[in-house]
Amino acid sequence: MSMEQLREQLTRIQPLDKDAIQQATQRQQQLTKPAGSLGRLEEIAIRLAGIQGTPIPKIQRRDVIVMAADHGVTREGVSAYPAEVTPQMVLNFLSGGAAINALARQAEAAVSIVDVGVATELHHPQLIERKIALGSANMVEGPALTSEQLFKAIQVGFDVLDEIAHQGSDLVAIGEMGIGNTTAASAISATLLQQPVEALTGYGTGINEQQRQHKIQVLQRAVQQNQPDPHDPLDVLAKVGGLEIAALTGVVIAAAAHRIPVLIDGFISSSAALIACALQPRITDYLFAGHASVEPGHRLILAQLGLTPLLSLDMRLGEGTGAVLAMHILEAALRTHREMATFADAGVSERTENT
Ligand SMILES: Cc1cc2ncn([C@H]3O[C@H](COP(=O)(O)O)[C@@H](O)[C@H]3O)c2cc1C
Ligand SMILES: O=C(O)c1cccnc1
Repeated sequence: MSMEQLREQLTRIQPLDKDAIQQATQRQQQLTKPAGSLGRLEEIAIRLAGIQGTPIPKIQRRDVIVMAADHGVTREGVSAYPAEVTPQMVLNFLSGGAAINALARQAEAAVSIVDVGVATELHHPQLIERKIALGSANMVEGPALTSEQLFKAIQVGFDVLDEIAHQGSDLVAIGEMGIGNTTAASAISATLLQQPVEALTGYGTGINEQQRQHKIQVLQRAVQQNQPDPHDPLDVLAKVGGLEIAALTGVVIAAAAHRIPVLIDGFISSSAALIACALQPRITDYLFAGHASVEPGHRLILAQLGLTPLLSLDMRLGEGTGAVLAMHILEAALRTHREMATFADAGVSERTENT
């Protein structure tokens, strides 16, 4: 993929359908409940109407896309777990034994696992094998990705989303697996939000405070070395990002182009969404924030995107877990919107005037 093809995809993204929003809003006002009483469920149903371009939207097929890749920066000792966990967890996803598998079964969501850059040879009939490199380079020494790798990774996101859209997906959750990727997410978000890295650096998989201080120093070195340009999201993504984050950026852009709503997950997947929205601000209209991660940077990203998390369960796992859990909330919003009777249908008296 080239810059021109990316630009073309970005120009395909349309505003939400105003008529559908207006009709869905009217319907909400006619349903048998005090006006506004379903709170954010009402807003969700109305926004889904605008995304799908129909007053009574439906979610039938649900998908979660998990992008996996390794990070050269793990050599600096930034994670509580060794890098081998990335391929080991990919195999665990493929045999159905990870948290995302259990939650996806509950939500009846199809799981796609994509190897976009795991640092080990991996083969499995259910694995989407799109390896671009054996992990990113160590961002402390230079750019994490070459420009070619960056565009290839975004293309993987487009291709995987196109395939899922072709199969009729109505809702996509995004997740990731990559030991060391909270470091990349911190570097991306600190740069784009123009905040000091310490404000967006957390404990990841469970490092202690001393190790967090070390992680902050590593991040400062990486930013110093690469000088990512806060006004150039692709420069940031290449210099201090990662292959799975770039691929998720592609998924988010392509989903918005296909008018498919996207549930973003925790800190890492939200940093991919932050890049996508920096490229085309309209994309935020297509996003729902599944949950609020424990990672301190996550709150700051969501504030920047103007998104309120649907759940707050003190989770800090990734894989798409918080996003898939929140599918139940979107379903609930649509159930009430679709199935409730109107005041007229049910013969229920409407609000008294002048009170
Ligand atoms: C067993 C295991 C399963 C995981 N599933 C997601 N992550 C999460 O933790 C990693 C990021 O944290 P850090 O930057 O501290 O390495 C990512 O792989 C993320 O998806 C996991 C981590 C582990 C150890
Ligand atoms: O917020 C997340 O998604 C997260 C946090 C810690 C580790 N892995 C993922």
